[in-house]
Amino acid sequence: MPTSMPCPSIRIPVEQLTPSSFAQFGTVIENPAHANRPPPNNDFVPKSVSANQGSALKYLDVTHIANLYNLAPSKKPAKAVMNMFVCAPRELRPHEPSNSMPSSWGDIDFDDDDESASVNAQRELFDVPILERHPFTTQTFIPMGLSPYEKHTQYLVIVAPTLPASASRRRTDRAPPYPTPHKPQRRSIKDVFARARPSPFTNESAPPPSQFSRLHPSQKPKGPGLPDLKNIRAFVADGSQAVTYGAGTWHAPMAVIGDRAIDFVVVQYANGVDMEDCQEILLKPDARAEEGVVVSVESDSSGKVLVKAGPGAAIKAKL
Ligand SMILES: NC(=O)NC(O)C(=O)O
Repeated sequence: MPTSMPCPSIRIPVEQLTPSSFAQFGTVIENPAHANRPPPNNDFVPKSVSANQGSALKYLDVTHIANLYNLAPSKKPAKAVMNMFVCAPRELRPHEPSNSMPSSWGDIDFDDDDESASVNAQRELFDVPILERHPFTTQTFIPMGLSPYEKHTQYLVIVAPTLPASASRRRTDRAPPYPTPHKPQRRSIKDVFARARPSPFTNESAPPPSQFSRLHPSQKPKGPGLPDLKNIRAFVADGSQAVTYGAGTWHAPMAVIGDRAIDFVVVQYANGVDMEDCQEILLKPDARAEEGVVVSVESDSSGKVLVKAGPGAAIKAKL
């Protein structure tokens, strides 16, 4: 995999982090009873049972954790680890108009007259120079000590889908380590017949389940491709939400917006092999690009980041 990739200028509007808006990238952990969102709210609510002699409500399986290191080339086993990231607020630069293309997500109005910008809103820009992924593990960020009412400290979860491998690789590039299903070394005649469709034994016509088919969609590996920058997205989260990046999901290093650092407990697997634990790619604006990949961050007079695209967007995104 190259260590950098050329990128066009792209501006990304901010969306609200919800389980359904984030589903293709991972899971959002939150108390459904407090998730006070405007309709349509078709979010998945985990099953709950009574616990602790009736004094607690226990939501089951609130996130999906995956350990795919048994498919890593080194075969080095991983262990579950909890790290703490103390993430300082990021520097934003003043908003300026640009001819950047909007990310293909969101209802984006691209001309730049100030009239429809929110009253008293402050518009700033956050540059995204690097993305990373953990191909063999999910990674869960749990903020500690951050009240959801603390309007001037929030965090941005910036994620991109993965391009098909064929669109990502130059002939000279070696594929980075990523999870591939085990192939039996030598197949017996019985195996060959067992996988044939229609099955000579049962007449079954559906293909046999792959090794990944039992995994929750957010746990399934994403493949070896580069990030799909045209479809990169940015979600704003508050202290009532934790987030799990699905295994192999391209994401920006955590971006805190606001007044103070946020302490995150981070839960994942790791085996100590650098290229298997974390793969990074620098985004280098190409020759014609003005600025690269940039999140347009607009906040109200209290410092709360405004949602500008997707469900819950106050007005049309103004980049
Ligand atoms: N997401 C983030 O801030 N950092 C990482 O994923 C990491 O493992 O360094």
